Amino acid sequence: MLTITNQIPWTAAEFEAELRKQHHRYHHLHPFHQRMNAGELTKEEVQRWVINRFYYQRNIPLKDAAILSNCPDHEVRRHWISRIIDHDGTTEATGGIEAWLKLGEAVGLCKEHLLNDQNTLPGVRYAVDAYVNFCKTKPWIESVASSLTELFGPDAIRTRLAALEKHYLWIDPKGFDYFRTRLHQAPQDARYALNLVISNCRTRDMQERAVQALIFKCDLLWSQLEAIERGETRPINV
Ligand SMILES: O=C(O)c1cc(C(=O)O)c2c(n1)C(=O)C(=O)c1cc(C(=O)O)[nH]c1-2
Repeated sequence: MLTITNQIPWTAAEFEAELRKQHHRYHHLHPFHQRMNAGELTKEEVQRWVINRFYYQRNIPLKDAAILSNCPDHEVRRHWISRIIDHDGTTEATGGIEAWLKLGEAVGLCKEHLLNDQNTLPGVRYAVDAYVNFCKTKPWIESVASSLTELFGPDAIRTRLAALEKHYLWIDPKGFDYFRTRLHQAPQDARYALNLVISNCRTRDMQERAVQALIFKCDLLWSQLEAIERGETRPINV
């Protein structure tokens, strides 16, 4: 963990470089994603990933609403609110959550199965709930900084999409729309969030807190995959 200092602030370029330097912590390097990209996952493992990642997906609007509730700047709120709409949609059958449910169908899982939180692994629940709590309790700009994993997301999603199309021919390709949409949304979201963080974190202390928020988020994504890779270890309750 970095120690908070009262040193002189980084320049904008130095600060951005410190944030980008955290790339090596991102979940694209996790063995589960590496195996996914190499075409080595079984159908059960793909389904496990889709079920459990859904818990992350459905909590993203909640953490964005927490950021809104902590942010006193109406111009930022006016912009940030689009993230909730991206996931929740504006009408039935639109938005990222519905698109993920379609991915579920494409891998052979019904909507009810995904929507039932009982099917979420405890480690995934802990990791995702920690993210929502972080955004409820930390200063809004640190929560914005924690979203900067999206700087690293598009490359990972592009690689994943190509791997899913190439290696997992049993998946209905209609299910991949979620990833195509994110390839368009994530770079815009990341650019806006990066500019906000750079312009609002003016002291070295705030800059280092922003880097720590990003590390926290990388750890959450990593822990989530650790739990998914391990799978269910609880005894079956008969
Ligand atoms: O599939 C992925 O690898 C991945 C990663 C991330 C991320 O880096 O947090 C997000 C997403 N997907 C995603 O779909 C998404 O909507 C999203 C929102 C956020 C966020 O923190 O606000 N991250 C991510």
